[in-house]
Amino acid sequence: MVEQLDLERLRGRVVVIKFGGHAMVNQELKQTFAQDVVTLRRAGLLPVVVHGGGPQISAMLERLDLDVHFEAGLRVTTPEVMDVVRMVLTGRVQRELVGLINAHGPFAVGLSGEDAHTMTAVRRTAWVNGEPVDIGLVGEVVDVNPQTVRALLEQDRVPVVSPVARGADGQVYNINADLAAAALAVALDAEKLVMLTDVEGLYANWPHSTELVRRITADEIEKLLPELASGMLPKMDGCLRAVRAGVRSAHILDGRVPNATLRGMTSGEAPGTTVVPDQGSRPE
Ligand SMILES: Nc1ncnc2c1ncn2[C@@H]1O[C@H](COP(=O)(O)OP(=O)(O)O)[C@@H](O)[C@H]1O
Ligand SMILES: CC(=O)N[C@@H](CCC(=O)OP(=O)(O)O)C(=O)O
Repeated sequence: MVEQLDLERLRGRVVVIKFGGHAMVNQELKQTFAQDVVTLRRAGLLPVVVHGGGPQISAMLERLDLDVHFEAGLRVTTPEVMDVVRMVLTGRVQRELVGLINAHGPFAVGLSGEDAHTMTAVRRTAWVNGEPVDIGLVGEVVDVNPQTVRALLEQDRVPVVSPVARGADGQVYNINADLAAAALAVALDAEKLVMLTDVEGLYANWPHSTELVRRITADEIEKLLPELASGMLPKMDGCLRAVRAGVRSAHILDGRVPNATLRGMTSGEAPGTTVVPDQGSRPE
């Protein structure tokens, strides 16, 4: 594996790594994720972590006897649910990842998209069968101010960002972590956006087959989006937005495989699904 790594080319470049809640399967995987992030930082890359936590939020809601309900891959978020989302993401999942990374040195600093107006959102609806559906306090990121994240990178830190954002009116919104990661990757002019999840990548014709799509262009994703379901929908939407807005490549990787993060930093085709801009859409 080591000889395929492309760390030299990526020195000084931002790589945004989205660590999905479904990939946080056990302690060992979380520890190797933290180790990989530190390896990237020590090799001179500028990793930025955006974490998920969907299953962790759902588990807490169930403990509190609150509804767990998704529409088009997005959680229906009442004000009560929003409190739990914020608490679990910023108070629990983010803290745990910060702690695991900092076991290697004083690298990680956790922040929420709310902090210093890093992410500003507006309320959004979900689209189900062509109809808009009210999903409560779910936001779409409309502005990213990357100054705080950049300042942390300049201080050799690893920002660990929770997908919660503030509206211009002060309302706090729940943001899908894939879309938060994509928005941040664009604002930071990232070289790569890597999403770690609990499948090998995008499967063609899911759930009827697990035939892996190795490489896909933005145009191809656009055509595919109406057919996609559940968690893969915001993931591919995020990849599409990222590569269309200048991120060189986006990758969906199996976070259950140890060292998946490092394996995403290859010169050739990474494992999983690689999303590339449309041919001719950007000068090399
Ligand atoms: N075409 C597809 N290919 C692969 N997985 C898919 C597809 N469509 C839906 N999925 C689902 O998306 C899930 C990953 O998204 P999600 O559950 O949101 O994970 P994460 O917490 O990593 O963001 C997979 O476990 C799978 O059930
Ligand atoms: C609006 C919305 O759906 N927000 C997500 C935020 C966490 C997330 O995206 O976590 P994963 O990456 O682990 O799925 C949620 O409430 O589950």
